[in-house]
Amino acid sequence: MRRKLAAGNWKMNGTGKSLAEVVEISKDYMTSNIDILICPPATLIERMARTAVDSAVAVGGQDCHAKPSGAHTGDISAEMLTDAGATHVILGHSERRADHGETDADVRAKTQAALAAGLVAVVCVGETEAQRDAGDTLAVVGAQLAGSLPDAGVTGGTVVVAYEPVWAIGTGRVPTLDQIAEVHDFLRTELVKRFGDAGERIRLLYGGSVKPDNAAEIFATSNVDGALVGGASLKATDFSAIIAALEAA
Ligand SMILES: O=C(CO)COP(=O)(O)O
Repeated sequence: MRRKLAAGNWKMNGTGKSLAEVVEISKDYMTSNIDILICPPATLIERMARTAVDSAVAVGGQDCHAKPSGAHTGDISAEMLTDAGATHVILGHSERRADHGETDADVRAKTQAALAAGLVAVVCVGETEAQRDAGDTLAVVGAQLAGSLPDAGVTGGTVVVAYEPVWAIGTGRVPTLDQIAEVHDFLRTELVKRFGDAGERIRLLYGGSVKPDNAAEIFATSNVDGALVGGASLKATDFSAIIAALEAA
């Protein structure tokens, strides 16, 4: 059995005031039968980790550098995330791939760095609308998956894969459940081909316009082990509703 994971990605949103939302969620979920994760901007990691201490809420980063330290102004290493209280890190999000030109090779190097620092890597893949329209979805996500994961150290406990169609992010548009199942079943097959039993244990999250009102049906879909939630993770009431839907799934 794969343990379910409800993950929130705050992106470039949130200041100290926003920690009030985490106080709420931590109160609601002192314990849970699923894993709960919030990835705030780096400036909030340490405070959020303190806020969520003794609750079921884990804290993660949204990116890390591939090197442990050095002359890389503005960057943050995996070790620094761990030091600040993070246990997870999102890597290869489509916004980083687009805004910062991150390639699969970059994501793979970052994933290696995250694993070396003891962080769980949440590695993102997903097609653009043009790629879907061209019938290339499985080829695109398959290539991203192959290129973004290292050969060593990948287990159900160290890596999570998130499928986030770019056209569904922040748009209110969601693939059909059949489309989600098709991609998640494909990713599962690819993971098992490459990693054997470990590939069976790697959690697969869906991300892209997950809201309280569509969460339950998405969570009932084949090979969906949870969600990576953007906008709806910023409000405690919305994110709690999504957590509750996953607990009940
Ligand atoms: O990109 C996402 C999470 O990483 C999804 O964002 P939205 O839930 O706002 O569509």
